Amino acid sequence: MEGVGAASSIIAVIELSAKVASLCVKYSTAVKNAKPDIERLLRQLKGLQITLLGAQELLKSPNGKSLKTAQELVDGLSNCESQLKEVQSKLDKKFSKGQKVMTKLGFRALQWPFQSKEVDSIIKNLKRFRDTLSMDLTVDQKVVDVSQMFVLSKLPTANDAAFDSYADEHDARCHPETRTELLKDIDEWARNPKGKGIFWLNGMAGTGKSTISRTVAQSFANQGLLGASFFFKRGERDRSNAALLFTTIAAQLVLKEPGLTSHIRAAIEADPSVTRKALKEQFEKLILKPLENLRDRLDDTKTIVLVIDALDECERDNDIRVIVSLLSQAKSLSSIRLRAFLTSRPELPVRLGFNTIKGRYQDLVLHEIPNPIIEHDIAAYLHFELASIRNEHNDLFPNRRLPPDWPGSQTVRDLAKMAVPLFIFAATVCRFIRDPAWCDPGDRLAKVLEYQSGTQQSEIDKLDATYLPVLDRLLVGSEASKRSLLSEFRMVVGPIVLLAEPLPIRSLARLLGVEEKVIIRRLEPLHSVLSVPASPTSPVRMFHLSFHDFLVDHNKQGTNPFWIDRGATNEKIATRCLELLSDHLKKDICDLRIPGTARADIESSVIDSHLPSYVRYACLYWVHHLQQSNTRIGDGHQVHTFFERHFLHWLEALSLLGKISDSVRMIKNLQGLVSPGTSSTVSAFLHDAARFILSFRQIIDLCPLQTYASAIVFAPTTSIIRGLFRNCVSDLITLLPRADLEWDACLQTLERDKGWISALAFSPDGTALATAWDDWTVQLWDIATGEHQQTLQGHSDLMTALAFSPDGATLASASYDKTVRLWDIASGEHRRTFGGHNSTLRRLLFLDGNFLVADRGFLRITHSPADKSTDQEADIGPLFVGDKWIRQDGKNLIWLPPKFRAHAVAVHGSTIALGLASGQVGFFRLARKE
Ligand SMILES: Nc1ncnc2c1ncn2[C@@H]1O[C@H](COP(=O)(O)OP(=O)(O)OP(=O)(O)O)[C@@H](O)[C@H]1O
Repeated sequence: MEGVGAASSIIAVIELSAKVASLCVKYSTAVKNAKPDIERLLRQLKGLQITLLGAQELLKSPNGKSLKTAQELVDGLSNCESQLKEVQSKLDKKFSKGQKVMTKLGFRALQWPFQSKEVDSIIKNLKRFRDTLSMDLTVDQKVVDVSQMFVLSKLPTANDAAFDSYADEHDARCHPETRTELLKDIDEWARNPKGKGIFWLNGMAGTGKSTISRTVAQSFANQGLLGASFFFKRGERDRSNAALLFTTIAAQLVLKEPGLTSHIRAAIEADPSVTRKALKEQFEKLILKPLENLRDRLDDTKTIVLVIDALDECERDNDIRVIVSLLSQAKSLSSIRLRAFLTSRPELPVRLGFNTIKGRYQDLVLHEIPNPIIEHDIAAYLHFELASIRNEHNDLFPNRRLPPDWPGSQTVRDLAKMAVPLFIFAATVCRFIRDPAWCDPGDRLAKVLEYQSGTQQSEIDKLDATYLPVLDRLLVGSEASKRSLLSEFRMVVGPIVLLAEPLPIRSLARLLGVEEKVIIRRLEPLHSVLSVPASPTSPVRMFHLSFHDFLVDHNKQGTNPFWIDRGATNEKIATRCLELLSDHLKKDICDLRIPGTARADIESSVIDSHLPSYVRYACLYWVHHLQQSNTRIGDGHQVHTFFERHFLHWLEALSLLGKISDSVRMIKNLQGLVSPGTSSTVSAFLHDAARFILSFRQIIDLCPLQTYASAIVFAPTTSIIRGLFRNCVSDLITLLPRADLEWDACLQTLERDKGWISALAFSPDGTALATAWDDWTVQLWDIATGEHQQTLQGHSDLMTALAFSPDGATLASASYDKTVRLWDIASGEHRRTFGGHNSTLRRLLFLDGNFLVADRGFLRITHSPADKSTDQEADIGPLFVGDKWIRQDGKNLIWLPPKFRAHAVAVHGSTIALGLASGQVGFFRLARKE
């Protein structure tokens, strides 16, 4: 067999290195029992001198000697194999995560050495070894796997975002007698070669969209059509925003279409930071282009469907608009038919997004389906569920059997009527009636029916009817016991519905400073609205977000006894987070000791054990909760005192968690909370903190303990942080070098390999910078993080001026190519081109959104932003001065003789001032047109 064995030998070498590394780490941390075995093994391995580097070298220059070494290597490996297994099994018994760690290290080893060029040469070399080595895998297959592993390891993915994730395994699919027509329509849309690129299922909260999405995704997966699925979910870190949307989709696509691997890999190698770039860049480079490049490998009728659920739960409104706009481009692919199935509530940002792609999508409004159809579906579901509740009850309590026709078709109809159009009502009612924490199913059903109040219930009333039957039951006993129950409810359930990501009971108890048993007791009667896993280490989740909406609705403040004060609860969580961090954080929390230890070399189990999930949560989200509480920070505030003692510890912890770049935004957000007047010290601290992070973020990210070495050592001598934390400097440094006196004027440096800048502009809020380069491109930078966001391409000459619109949504660029272009910042799309002027414009300024003022006149920009018109004379505003002509409404009006040709022009209303070479200023005033 071609190449048999050789590839597996290199894999074996690498895995073995990983195993050695893993053993070393384990050896140094905890393993006492296996010590003699490990030492024996290490001696043996050292004797073989197997290093990753050595193996690589070996493969780079095959000759007689290296062949011999390779043979020795393989012999050595097989000798070690059995002992490794023996030791490993001992370790695995001690460490349930042992296998996981190994895989991770193996992965890391694989990521590190290879670029695709190298993979090619490795294949070549491996083939030359094939006669010498014999194991049972083909070269090509294994290398493809390696490549795929490389790509997968480089694409950050959102946990549990796919429709079939373990976490959401028990989430509902459509009951077979429901949504039949709708599901058929969706199937037909996906299969229709002339169908629109996007299907938008729009429906209000709880109408059943996510259930349909899951059913649709499952059905496409069964038919081999599903490319990827992503379920947004508010309150779940990775799934509540779009940062990992396209990388997660790309990772799923690689598994579905292995042919994409090399194209995605090439994109990552060309720009390793592409996975953190603006959505447009990620989508184009990681999805659109790789799919386009599949052209040669696929038959042209292939359909791939993406299912994206709950777009409204994606945090940034602009992102929603961009996602919709990008997905609408999928139709342009010639290699395959890419279809996107999207669902959302009918919220404004989503509607605005779809407004910009009119005619390019098919939609269906779920709550506008005629009531009888919805009622029929909900009744079918209720009928089925209630029958199964009856049977379960009768099996459990043969002496208290419910009649065989319970609850009767009229009751089912009444319930269905109460529910329309909310499936969530029916689902919660069934969970409530089934919940054994309550007395009899018949009583529970009667309780629900008490809330039946007329037919004209609003959506909000329906939420009351959904949740009050469950909650009202808690309010029993004396007034005092009701009060104590409500306060316990707010203390426990309030945080659960407001957390930025769900936590297990054990972590909740630590975070809230409440005993585990109190939480368990409080959640006991809430199993029909909260998913409470039996294990205290699995997260507690809401069954449905509408429970949150119901509890925090400020219109219910006086009427809903369970109402949760969002601001006060967030403030309490923030306070607890800071208390917890103050108790927990300290210098070198993972006991690494060596200041240069790279984060990448720290075993994740070590980080997990020193930064358990509640500490991790507190590190990442205390600022979020503070912001949500609208608290103001002044001198001496808890934040101030926390920072004065723990600022560096917090940075170290963030670095260990791989989240140091979040600190930039968190400090900025805190600066926004500072109350004017009483906060000069905390303001100065936060300013210093921002400078400190911007200057040292990169090294702290790589080596967490450099926080107390390089960062403190090289911070300027007047830095507040340097002053406060001077004693924390690593013991290894006994004399500090002379540092600058103050932070220098350079906040940070935005780097690009080559080229020079011909124009630049800040966005009005100062968060972005646009730079025009000599390769005729514009680059957009995120000022807070210093990261390059996206590149705008289109001009055919150097640019002379850039300007942002007042709302920061549009960028205008003027160029020697005699055009002005307008760009949509969020999507990076080119919107319009203004031509028709013969002169080069050197200054641009937006005026009230309708006009762009140039140094030679106005450009009218009132047309629909979706228009992609080019070189339209009519785009020139009412008055414009070209090189030789004064133009009005895009038409030549007055020819200017040479001595009246202006160097500078000012236009105000109908008056024009021409700055002439003679030094004189010539004025024109044109009569107003009627
Ligand atoms: N066709 C169906 N068959 C069975 N159960 C359903 C069906 N549709 C919805 N449900 C039940 O109703 C609950 C709420 O539906 P779902 O979560 O799909 O609503 P949604 O429209 O996505 O809500 P939101 O906009 O708030 O996310 C589901 O958890 C499920 O239990």
